[in-house]
Formats: sequence, structure tokens, C-alpha cells
Amino acid sequence: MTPTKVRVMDTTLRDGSHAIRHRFTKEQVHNIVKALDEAGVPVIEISHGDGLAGSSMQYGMSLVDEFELIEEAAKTSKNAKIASLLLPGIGTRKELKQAKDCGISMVRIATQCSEADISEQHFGLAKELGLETVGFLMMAHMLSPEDLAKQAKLMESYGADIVYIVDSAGTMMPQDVTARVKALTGELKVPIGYHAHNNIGLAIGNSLAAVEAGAACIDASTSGLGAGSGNTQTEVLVAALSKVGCETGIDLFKIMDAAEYIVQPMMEYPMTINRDALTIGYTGLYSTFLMHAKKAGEKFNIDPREILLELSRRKAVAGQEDWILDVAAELANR
Ligand SMILES: C[C@H](O)CC(=O)C(=O)O
Ligand SMILES: [Mn+2]
Repeated sequence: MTPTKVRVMDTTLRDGSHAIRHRFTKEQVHNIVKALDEAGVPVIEISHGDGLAGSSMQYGMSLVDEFELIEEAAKTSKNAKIASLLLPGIGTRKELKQAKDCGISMVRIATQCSEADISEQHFGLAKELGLETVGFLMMAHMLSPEDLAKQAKLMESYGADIVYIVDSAGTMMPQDVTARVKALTGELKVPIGYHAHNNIGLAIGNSLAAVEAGAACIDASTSGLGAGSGNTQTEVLVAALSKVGCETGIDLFKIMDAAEYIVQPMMEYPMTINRDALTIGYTGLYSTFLMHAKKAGEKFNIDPREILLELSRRKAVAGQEDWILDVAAELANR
């Protein structure tokens, strides 16, 4: 049975940051947060696309210091919770404390799906700081539902208030999503969330499948702005959930207007499933590799799909962005 309420977390200002090369300005953050907050979005995530302290040569430099942007978001929001993403190993205790001082009230702690054990201390500190905590299991297609549930249990035992199944590659079929949501809801006491990418055209369908299977929280991005082919579109999700009798508390017309008039003019390209993004979805590769592979392809005059296929053969995961140039150079020398 479809639940009657779903908590939508909007990641335009975090996952969307990948799609504009981490170039959000303070004014853009102000306008997006104001529009989403007025539309009734309950949670707004903001940080570098790769989480706190992600700004670097490896992941891409932010135009504006993310703490200034977080502060602006917290100052602007009247009702929405402000959240940041943190990947242990990239973000540290120092940045988590600083983000809390800038006004976040939720942290989403992300690990590769088989490495939940590296997040224990981060959950501990987040709890000490009084933050609501989310565990974010990336590349969740790489584990069976049973093994994923074991990792989710670990995050729950460390203090996660919610655990997310993250389809970082946009590669899951609806039945993969259903099986994973059911495995986690069967084992955990805390609510389960789902985060989609649209590389194989299923972000909305899979989000509905997740809700139908018992997920209580769904990630979305206004106009779909996000890595790869983008995320579940917030405005489309609100409409689709309403059609199956599920309330989000978000005003449909206001979120449509935010997408059309605030976010779309900021986009560098429309969120489409082009051949490179589809290669990511088809092979199950990390969505954020798309931009890096395109750049490396141009540099070495190679089809980015060849680079992506080779990375997929090597089972590259989040954090291995430095392999992309190596692979491109190797292919160019063959
Ligand atoms: C750091 C990544 O962009 C997190 C994410 O949104 C995903 O894995 O998907
Ligand atoms: Mn994502």
C-alpha cells in the first residue's frame, strides 16, 4: 500500500552543483532557497557536490566558499531544514562543526555501500552536535539487498535517523529498488530513503517504486539538476506522488515556477540522457564521472564512452576520479 506522506529532500544545491561545475553564487543560493522554502520543500541540501570540503583539483573547485553559501541558505530559509552532505575522508570533524555553526540542522553521511563502517565517528560527532543524521549508501546496486541491509544496520547502530539507498549510477530497474527498500525496511527500525539518477530514464518510476515498497523519504532536484542525467525532478515527483494519493506538503504550482523561472535559467545544459550518460546508466558507473570523462575525452581525443567502459571494467567507485585521466592516457597510447 502506498504511504500517505513522503518527506522530500531537495538536492538542487548539492547534487546540482556537479552539473554547473560547483559554480553556485550567493545570489543564486538565496533565490533557490527562497523559492523552495516558499513552495514548502521540507529539506534543502547544500554543499560542494562531493560533500563538505569537496572543493579541490580532483573533484572540482567551488566558485564560492561553501560555508558562505550554507550561511546564506540558513539565513534565507524560514521553514526548510538545511542539510549538508559529508563523505568521510573528504570532509572531516572540522568541516562538520563549521557547517553546524553556519546553520545546518541535518547531515547526510555518505559512504560507498560496502563501507558503512568508516562512518561511525562521523555519526557520533553529528549526534553530539545535535544534528539529525542520514546514512547515504552510495552505488547501492553493487550489493545484494541482503548485504545492503547489513550495511544499513551498521549505520543505524551508529546513530543514523534515516538510511538512504543511493542509485548513484542511475542503473537500477524498479524491481532492484523494490527488493532493496523491502530488505531495509524489514531489518531496520528507522525510516528508509531513496536517491535516484535518471541515466536510464527511470528516476521518477523508481522513486514511485521506492515509495510503494515503503520508503518514507525521497531525494529530488528541481528541474532534475544533478550529476549524470540528473536526479528525480522535484516538481514532477510532487505531481506524480499527488496522483497516487501521497502528500509531500509541497505546493505544485510554486515548485513548477521555481523550476522554470529560478533553476532552469541557471542551467548550463538541459538534463538529458545523451549517449555518455546512458553509458553510465547501462554499465552502472558513478554518475559524477560523466563531466570528468568528457573533459578527459576532449583532452586525449577519445570517445568518453571508451573511458567510461574501461572504468566500469575496473569497477571504479566514488573517490577514484583520479583514475579517469590515467585511463584516458592509457587508451590514447594504445
Ligand atoms: C558524492 C555523490 O555525488 C553523492 C551522490 O549524490 C550519489 O552518489 O549519487
Ligand atoms: Mn547523486
